[in-house]
Amino acid sequence: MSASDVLLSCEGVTRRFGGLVALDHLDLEVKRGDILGFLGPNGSGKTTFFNVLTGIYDFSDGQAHFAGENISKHSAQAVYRAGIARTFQRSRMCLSLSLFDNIMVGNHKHLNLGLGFNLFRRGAFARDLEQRYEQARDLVRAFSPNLADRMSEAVGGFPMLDRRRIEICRALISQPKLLLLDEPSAGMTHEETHQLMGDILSVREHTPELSIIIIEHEMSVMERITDHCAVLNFGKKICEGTYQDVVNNPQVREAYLGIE
Ligand SMILES: Nc1ncnc2c1ncn2[C@@H]1O[C@H](COP(=O)(O)OP(=O)(O)OP(=O)(O)O)[C@@H](O)[C@H]1O
Repeated sequence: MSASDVLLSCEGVTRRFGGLVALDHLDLEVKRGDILGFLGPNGSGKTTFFNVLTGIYDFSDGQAHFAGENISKHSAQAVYRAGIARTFQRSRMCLSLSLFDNIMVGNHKHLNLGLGFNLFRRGAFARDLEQRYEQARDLVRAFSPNLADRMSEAVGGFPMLDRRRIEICRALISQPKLLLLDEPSAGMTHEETHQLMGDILSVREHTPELSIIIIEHEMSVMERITDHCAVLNFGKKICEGTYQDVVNNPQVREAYLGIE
């Protein structure tokens, strides 16, 4: 892999909580345009990695370079501005706000939030809003044409599959270079999971330069959408390779798949 192909490069990333080492000297690289599957048993440190990378938790040790920039000491805001967006394991939406408003929460780096602009340049403000609305609607339409006609409805009235789609749109609206998906299929049926993964693959088709790291327990999802997988156990990376490489690895079969 040439240096210019690498979007994210992590070296020795470690996070301790008191005496517990949740993430233990993790080395990881993600190429531009790649989908990396992040696997491991419950409590192996996958979400902790997302939280460290996105500035929610400090690094206890190690560093991460993203698009050539050392982001190890960045705040969550700075990481977002650098081009990393994420979704959460548990849905975090403002249920009483509209679909459009929820998506705009993810786009604040592109919004003109100056008081003067908002108060005194009403025409420009209205045009800007209209443009943002169209942009959000185009993004939502790519997931579901039906949703694009319901931009002003409160998110609380949508089923789980649509809420997941909206959360992914909220992350994508900022035009990130790297999207982190934390168990997007949690709480969904097999059929819904299948549909959502189809959506993710079509996002990839439309934005081939976008890289994705996905945490997911559903192995059929990993097989279908990943280019490359990494497996954690007790905070350490125990295996990395293609989906077939990792499912055939004896350590992974024992630690994660429960097969001896
Ligand atoms: N804020 C925290 N304070 C203390 N311990 C934490 C904290 N966050 C995570 N941990 C611990 O770190 C370890 C890794 O947790 P983490 O949530 O990253 O695992 P995971 O692989 O994402 O698990 P799951 O698949 O269940 O989501 C666990 O032992 C967890 O209890």
